[in-house]
Amino acid sequence: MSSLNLDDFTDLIERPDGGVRRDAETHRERRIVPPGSLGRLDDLGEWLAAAQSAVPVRPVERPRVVLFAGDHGIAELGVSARAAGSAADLVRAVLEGGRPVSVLARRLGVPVRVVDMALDCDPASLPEDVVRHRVRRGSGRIDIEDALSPEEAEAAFRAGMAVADEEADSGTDLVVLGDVSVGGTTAAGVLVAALCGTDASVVTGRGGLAIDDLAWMRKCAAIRDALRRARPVLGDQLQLLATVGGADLTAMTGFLLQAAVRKLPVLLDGVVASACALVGQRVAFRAPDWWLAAHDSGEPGQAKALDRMALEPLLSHGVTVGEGVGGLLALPLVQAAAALAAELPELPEDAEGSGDAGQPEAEAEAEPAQEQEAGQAR
Ligand SMILES: O=C(O)c1ccc[n+]([C@@H]2O[C@H](COP(=O)([O-])O)[C@@H](O)[C@H]2O)c1
Ligand SMILES: Cc1cc2nc[nH]c2cc1C
Repeated sequence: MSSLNLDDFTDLIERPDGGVRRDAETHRERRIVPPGSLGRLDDLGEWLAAAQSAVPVRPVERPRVVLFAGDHGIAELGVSARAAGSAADLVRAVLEGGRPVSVLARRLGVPVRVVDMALDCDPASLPEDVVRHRVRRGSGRIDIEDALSPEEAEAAFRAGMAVADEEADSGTDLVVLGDVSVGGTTAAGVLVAALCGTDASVVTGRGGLAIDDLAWMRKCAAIRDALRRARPVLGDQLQLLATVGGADLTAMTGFLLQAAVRKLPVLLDGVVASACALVGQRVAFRAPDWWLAAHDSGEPGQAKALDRMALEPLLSHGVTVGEGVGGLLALPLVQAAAALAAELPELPEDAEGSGDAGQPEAEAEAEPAQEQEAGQAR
């Protein structure tokens, strides 16, 4: 196997089509509704049009939830409200239909794919439909040891890329990316703090089931210790993921970058996906153009990561359950934006500039252009 060079992503990832985006804006200005009256849904529709390279934008008809699953050794320190090594229970519940993501996916008719990257269980005890890419049983305890060996990290990253290729090849038109983990938010906190140059307390949140003050202090100390191990490898993103990320987060980063190569738009769920996206941005600065932030979960590390990527969350409902739920909540909004962008009629030619669609032309053009630049400059 040829060795993996993450620098290649810089050239492989293109920008969403700017010309198409301008066409979509022109179409928007001619519609029967007053300019601005659909708020951010217009931006969303145009972003999707550019990602698809299609005006009018196509409806999102084949979305999927992709969840990367793994246990984290750091959970042994009592940084999670869940028992260390119990992520497999969650995976079973997701696929048996008993988790929040299962309920929403059923209601919306969206298939859910779960990928085992580092669950700490007998593989035979997992439901058959779990995608098998396990590189080890539980990622290492990142406060004192590397999460992964270099070989495991490369295998995990490639597995994530392979899943992105499978999705793109099978006609998936948007992916909700999430995780099912125990201890994953601690690893995510380390990545965000390391890449943003902040200290542990700034990124330490309360995790899936809110942890108490003592557990919060243990989590903060664990992040602090792992950060010390992360700083020397900040320049090499694969090594950073091997040192403090873990198998699931490494695969998610590979997934995100390859999805961007394949022009497959991704809705980021929660803090873990956002932390991986931040690593991805370090690898290829254009990559975040292909991603949407589904929601603000309330985790401080997530807000920090999204801010760095200039991604504005679509929703904010205090949803901290992870497992793609925030992404599925935002999906209907994306679908609504696509429908409004594609299906609202245009005014007749001679009505342009009059009636309730009237707006000084300069103004209509200046606004989206500025926004796009702001998004790209960061
Ligand atoms: O999405 C978030 O911001 C979020 C915040 C807290 C917890 N979670 C989810 O909760 C799960 C357990 O996380 P942890 O680190 O508290 O063991 C994991 O699957 C996370 O995705 C997710
Ligand atoms: C909706 C939207 C999503 C984005 N993702 C990256 N840049 C973006 C800009 C907009 C406007």
